[in-house]
Amino acid sequence: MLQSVPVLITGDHVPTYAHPGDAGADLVAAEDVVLAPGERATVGTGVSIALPEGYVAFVVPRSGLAARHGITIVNTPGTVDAGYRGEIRVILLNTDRTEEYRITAGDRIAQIVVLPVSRAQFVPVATLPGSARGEGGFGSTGYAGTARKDSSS
Ligand SMILES: O=c1ccn([C@H]2C[C@H](O)[C@@H](COP(=O)(O)OP(=O)(O)OP(=O)(O)O)O2)c(=O)[nH]1
Repeated sequence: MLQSVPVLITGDHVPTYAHPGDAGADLVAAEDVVLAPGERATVGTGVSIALPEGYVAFVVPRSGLAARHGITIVNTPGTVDAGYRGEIRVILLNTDRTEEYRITAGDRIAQIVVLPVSRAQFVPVATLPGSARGEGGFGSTGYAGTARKDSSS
């Protein structure tokens, strides 16, 4: 059973979930924009929200735009704080090397995912407790069928 969270919103284009069970609701552009190859632009959505305290909204790319046109979001996931009351804007990047991408107001350009978030209480200590992973990261487990090329170990 999906939990429903009330999110107050102003603006003309209320984000919509395309299917039951979708995690992201589509955000649309409030303006026309042309992105040349390699160009980025901060595109307004015309909407502002008030999340309940204890929630965050992430602005994330649409995979169809990414796969078909190379359109992504520079700062993905863009973080919308519960206290933010300004317009939600999307920092789009056209990664295609040759094709420009035209956005018309009303086009679906991104999706917004609303999630509960905890507030960390950072506790300074001299030494961290051990763990199975330890300090391994950045490919420390290697890749199937390939030897590690990292000379640091
Ligand atoms: O893709 C995004 C990311 C952020 N925001 C809005 C909501 C967020 O609450 C606010 C600030 O974002 P963030 O904290 O990422 O920006 P900052 O660069 O740290 O600026 P600030 O000093 O204003 O926090 O901008 C968007 O509209 N779209």
